[in-house]
Amino acid sequence: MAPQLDGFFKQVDNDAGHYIERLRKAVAIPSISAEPARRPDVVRMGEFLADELKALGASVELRPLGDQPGHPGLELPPVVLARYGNDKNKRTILVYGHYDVQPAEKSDGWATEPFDLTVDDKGRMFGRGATDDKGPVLGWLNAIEAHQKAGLDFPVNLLMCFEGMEEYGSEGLDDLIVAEAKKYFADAEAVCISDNYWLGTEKPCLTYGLRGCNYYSIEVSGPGADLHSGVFGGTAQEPMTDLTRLLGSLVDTNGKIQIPGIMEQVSPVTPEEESLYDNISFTMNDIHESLGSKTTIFDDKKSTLMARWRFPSLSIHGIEGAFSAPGAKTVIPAKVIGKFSVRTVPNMGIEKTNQAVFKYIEEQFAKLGSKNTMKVYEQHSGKWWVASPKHWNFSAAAKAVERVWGTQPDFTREGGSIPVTLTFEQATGKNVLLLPMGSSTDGAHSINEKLDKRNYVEGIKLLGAYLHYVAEEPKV
Ligand SMILES: NCC(=O)N[C@@H](Cc1c[nH]cn1)C(=O)O
Ligand SMILES: [Zn+2]
Ligand SMILES: [Zn+2]
Repeated sequence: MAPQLDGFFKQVDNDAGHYIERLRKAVAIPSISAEPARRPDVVRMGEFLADELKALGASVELRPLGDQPGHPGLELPPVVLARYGNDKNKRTILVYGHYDVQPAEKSDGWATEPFDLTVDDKGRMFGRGATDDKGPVLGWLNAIEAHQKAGLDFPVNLLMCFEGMEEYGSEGLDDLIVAEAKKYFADAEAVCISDNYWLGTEKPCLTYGLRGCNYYSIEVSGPGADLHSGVFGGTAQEPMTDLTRLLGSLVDTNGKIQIPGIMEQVSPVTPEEESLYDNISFTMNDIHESLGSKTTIFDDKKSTLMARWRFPSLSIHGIEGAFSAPGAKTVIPAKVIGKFSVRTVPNMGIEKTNQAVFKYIEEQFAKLGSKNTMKVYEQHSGKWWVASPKHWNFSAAAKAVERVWGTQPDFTREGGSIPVTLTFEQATGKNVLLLPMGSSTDGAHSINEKLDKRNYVEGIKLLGAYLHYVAEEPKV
């Protein structure tokens, strides 16, 4: 089966160094979507991808998305749309990825410069975006190039959609997907996204579910300017005191969400689902290793996987305007903005969750009896997604995993969010598969994010092999 794969794999092994250099160039572009000042870098990253794709012979368009909502004059980065191959006798697969990254500063605690790809003696490639999601996005380009160099026919027509705002809730992309579903994406017979991770470090997986994410801000203001705590402490009501009390009321130490109306929306666990967790190759050691400590809420595998996949969680992310530098500054901040998010699951609704959150926080603030002003609002939201893995798209990927990794994949859900997954499914009406490249210890969004060289190189083979097995799936 898939007889061309040996030649393709050989070429990938041969060009591994070149692929690492391509990743080095991509990581060097600090394409941080959350920081408006970095927007030119995000755009530069989109252009870099477009140029690489054009050099490979793909037809490429940079689609503008207009201004970022709430930021007049700040243009959203373009969506890179590309097509490689247009053969009516071949299947057409649509792949999606993102070229933006989370913020990163060396001073956050990185051991190396975050935008300088650094490969250590264990083959770990450290750099912001290495695993999320520049490595996997380049994986598709590398797979095309390896076919060309090895003189092999590319097995499918490949449609590509790479965006630059995923880490900020994929602003603007939903509308484009809906508008292009019957145009640019019309030929797509299935969708594949490589933007998540294995559960551990050894066993590959295919993923059929994601949590959604509702992201909120609570703004508390009072004084006209920052104050001296010696002069004003004890005389002025302090925004930071109110905000920390509000944030402290949202969730307890064991992750129990305190907001009424959230857990009530969660679909009950079925007996069929109960048995799913036993067969998943995952141990508490895996999570302790990726967490870098043993501070898990639960001590058993099933509760831990359920907490990650099928129950909501609430995380507090930070406070804008608060003193956060080292040292001891005796300031009373005049205005502070607390940031938190709720990961959502079936059958939670975005609006229903918003209403529960707003009501609770307004009630808690009223109880404080503060003269300060409080505002709570949603920054962005993305929907949860759960699909059936019983589709040829998943069967082809499972064959590719067996061929590349010599083992059958686990079928998993994921705690993170890729907001447009459901949009792709609903707008195109096609099956969506999540095919991860990286592993659980990659530290996406964290300091010292990395992608193992082994996962990158074998991951390029995996993406290519998947396309070969897709091509062998009979058309019905
Ligand atoms: N690799 C996917 C990922 O990291 N997604 C982000 C997307 C996001 C941002 N805000 C809401 N969703 C995630 O945090 O899950
Ligand atoms: Zn990602
Ligand atoms: Zn991410």
